[in-house]
Formats: sequence, structure tokens, C-alpha cells
Amino acid sequence: MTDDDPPSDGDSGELRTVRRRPFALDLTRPLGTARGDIDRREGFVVTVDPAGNGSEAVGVGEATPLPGWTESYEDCGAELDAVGHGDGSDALRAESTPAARHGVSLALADAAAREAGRSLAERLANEADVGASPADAVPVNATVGDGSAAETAAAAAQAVDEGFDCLKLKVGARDVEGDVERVRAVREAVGDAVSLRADANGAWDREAARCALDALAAFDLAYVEQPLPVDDLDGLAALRGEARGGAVPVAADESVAARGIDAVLEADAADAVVLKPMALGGPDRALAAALRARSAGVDPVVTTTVDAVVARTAAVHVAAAIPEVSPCGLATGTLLDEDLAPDPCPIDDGRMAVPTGPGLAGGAFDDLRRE
Ligand SMILES: O=C(O)CCC(=O)c1ccccc1C(=O)O
Ligand SMILES: [Mg+2]
Repeated sequence: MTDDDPPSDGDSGELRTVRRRPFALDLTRPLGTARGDIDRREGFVVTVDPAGNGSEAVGVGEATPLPGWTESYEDCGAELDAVGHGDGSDALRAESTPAARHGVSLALADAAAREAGRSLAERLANEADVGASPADAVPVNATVGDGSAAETAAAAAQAVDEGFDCLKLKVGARDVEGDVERVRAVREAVGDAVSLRADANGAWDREAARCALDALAAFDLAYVEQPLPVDDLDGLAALRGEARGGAVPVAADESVAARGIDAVLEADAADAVVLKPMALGGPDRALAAALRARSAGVDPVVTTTVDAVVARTAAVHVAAAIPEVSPCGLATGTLLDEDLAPDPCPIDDGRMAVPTGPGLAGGAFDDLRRE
């Protein structure tokens, strides 16, 4: 990492100092998706010092944009620089620069939670009026990228050996028959007790999606994620009822990030919604979307955008604040070849531990907070 702080306003008597420091992390191997490979993540560690005195309550956040999902790296950095002269996340535009808002709002929430001696999950749940104590562990799925049927089945079997009982397979990067063979191979390899999801990342048109869901109905999928392009909410709503009488539930992911949770719920477009704090503008916004989905009878699932450890840990706190959350796509740390700090959320038997705090993870990110 190199130092690239924006000019500090600490001397001018401003309430807050916001700093950003760039990082770049390679994936161990590319994650194959219908929208291309993800092979490297570049972003910013964000720190805020609400008291302006370098006290214990300096908060840390992370802004790791993923073009297609969020603003560009350049726009994210520019927005963080701008807010470094302003007064925090309220000034940040969640719609146009969600990753920047994520970084700052997370750092502020971490600082506030530390100050109060609570975990981030406790603070988020309290601010959102959840009315239940956060979980101390959350169920997670393993994420399996595109590959041949044999490669996919081998990766799936390995994940099950490691204790996962829910797997998410990337589909849509090859033709529908190829994906059906992959899902068949996985189901044969892991047996009936393992929950399977498939994520098409918007690859199919309506006809291909109907074919795919008809063929995939034989394999007892928990859901197919984003089978249609982001804007086709009516298509998603229709697909839910069509395929073998609705045998394959539908989840919306890109559609939530692009159109907003309210539009997706209003259109009856999904049985489940995939919520990425980095794409939605922050942990607070992701939790709010999850609670709205819940009250509409739609199942919320929290995932990362293959973020570094700070944002990943924040997403774990978001998931922990959702009562009885379904398996979440948070087990993405092992996709990275290196990380900003050791991971404070060990996975055991398909469940990820939620750090007790204060803030994100007690002293686990002290080096990042103080650098
Ligand atoms: O949900 C998971 O298992 C991991 C996260 C994931 O798949 C993902 C990661 C980066 C960008 C997009 C996506 C996605 O869900 O489509
Ligand atoms: Mg997805």
C-alpha cells in the first residue's frame, strides 16, 4: 500500500478528519462470472477521527468500488477526497458513489460503536430498531465460479468437505446446456442434503431464462439469482410463476443495486433479494433494505463484492443484525491472495463468527486505524 492522504482538515478546527489510503489485492485465481472474470480488487481504507484528536474512537471503513456495481475507482477516490473537506457520509451521494459512501459511513459507525463499547452489529440493529439481539454467528454459502462440470463438481465437493451446506454456483458464462450439466454434476457430487443456488448475473433473455429454469427444476435449487437483465423487473416477476409452476425461486441482485429495493418489492420481482452493502451505499442502507424485504415477505441475503477484510467484516455485522438470516455470500475472503489484516471471522461448519467488538472487531484492525 502507498500513502495518498487527501489534505487533512484537522488543523482547521473541523469536526472530522477523513483519510483514504489506496490498496490493491489480487484474487488467488479469477472468479468466473457471466459478466467476466473478477481477478483483482482495488479500493481505499477510510479512517475518520470524529473527535479530531486521534483518540481510541478512530473508526475504519473500506471503499472498494466494482465498476458495473458501483462508481469507478477514480470517482470513488475523488468523492472521498471531497468529503475529506466536508462533514461525513450525509454529504455523500449513495446513488452515484455507493462505495465512497460505504467507506465513510462504515468508518463513522465503527467509531460510534467503539465509543459506545458495542459491536457494529449492535449499533446497526439499534439504529434500525430491529428489536432483537444480533446473532453471534451467521450461516454462509461457499462461492463457486464458472468452470467445466468436473471442475465445478470438484470445487463443490471440496466446499462441502470444509463444512459448507449451502453452495452458490456461478452460471450464465456458457450456454444453458453446459450450465445444466454443471449443476447436475454438482448435485450428483454433493447429494440431496446440500442447498444449491445458481447466479446468472443477468446473462439470459426471457426465453433462455425460461429454458434454464425448466431444466434446473430437476435439481432442487434454493434459487436462481438474477436470471434476467437488471432492468427486467416484469420479466423476473413473470418468471417466478412460470418455470414448472414456480419450482425454482428467483432472487434479485443487480436489480436491487440499480433500481432500489422498493422498485423490486413493488414489482413482485423476487422471492429473495441479494444485498451488497458496497453497492447499496453502506451497512446502514443494506440493513434497512433487508428489513423492508423481510416485512414484504421476501428473504434478504447479504453478500460482499469480494471486498477486503474490513468491508467483509462489516457485511458480517449487517447479516448478524437480521434476525434468522438465510445463508449469506460472505465467505469470499479465501478468494483473495492476500488481505489488509488477518480475518477476524473464522468459519466453522458453514457458519461465520461475528466479532464481539467494540466496533468492527475490537483491536483486530488497530494497525489500519492508526496508520
Ligand atoms: O454471493 C456470493 O456468494 C459471493 C459474492 C458474489 O457472488 C459476487 C461478488 C462480486 C460481484 C458480484 C457478485 C454476485 O453476487 O453477483
Ligand atoms: Mg449475484
